[in-house]
Amino acid sequence: MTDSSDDRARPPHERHRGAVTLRRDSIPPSTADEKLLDSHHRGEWKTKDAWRALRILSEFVEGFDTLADLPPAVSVFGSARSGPDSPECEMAAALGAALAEAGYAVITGGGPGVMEAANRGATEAGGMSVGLGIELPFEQGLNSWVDIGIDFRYFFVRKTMFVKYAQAFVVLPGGFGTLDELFEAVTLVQTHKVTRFPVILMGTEYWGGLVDWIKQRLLAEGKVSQDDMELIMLTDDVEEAVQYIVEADKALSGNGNR
Ligand SMILES: C/C(=C\CNc1ncnc2c1ncn2[C@@H]1O[C@H](COP(=O)(O)O)[C@@H](O)[C@H]1O)CO
Repeated sequence: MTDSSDDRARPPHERHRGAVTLRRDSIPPSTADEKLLDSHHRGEWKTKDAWRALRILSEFVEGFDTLADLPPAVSVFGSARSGPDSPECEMAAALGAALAEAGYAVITGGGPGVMEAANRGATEAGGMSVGLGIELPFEQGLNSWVDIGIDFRYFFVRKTMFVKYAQAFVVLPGGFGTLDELFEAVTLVQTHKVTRFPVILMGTEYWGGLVDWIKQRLLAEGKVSQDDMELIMLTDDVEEAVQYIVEADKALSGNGNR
């Protein structure tokens, strides 16, 4: 496919694979994650997976090296599809600002919607704004409020960074991606894979039904315990969320965890 000169004047659609930027005809139909995880690519297991392991390792090195000097941080999750004037984006911007004012860096997936609003809030309040992007067939690149950005090929490497460098998780309204991030965090805390840290759901109207269902079904049937229910805080109040993070952080660092 060739571009007209008009098309070339516009920023081209691009795909990021770690340090590599691909544009136009160089954008492949599949992502690195798809090739690694999809059993239809089993023909490549013998020839390619050992090399992929080195690429995966290099993503860990890049992430660890770039993020090691971050101040205490909070990972903020939420919909890639919310409009900038939506209530959740307004809440995310206020949250990003309040976290920055409390001295926390804000880490998001670096995408549009709620992620962008949280990055914007943090940047405008003079805080550090981090975006951990992921190669997706429909990605839009890192939002322009990200000050430190890393583009990952592999979802699981990126997820390690969200957990390792955060003192807390805050989850705003979102879809499957957001639910995945919420339940991964809660499971890690529940199974003591990470130090107990706050997992906060923001948006009582949005999340209330899910929390009720967890109580009425999972708790009632013994699939989770009352203690597990306490792993999640539900609020609409930005100040309350930040206060909860600050206090949990103090309690944990008092135990010699920092
Ligand atoms: C859907 C569109 C762009 C997608 N771009 C994304 N960039 C970065 N991170 C993303 C993206 N999409 C999902 N994520 C991650 O999942 C969470 C949001 O997913 P949801 O399904 O929208 O809830 C988010 O926290 C990211 O970490 C074009 O609009």
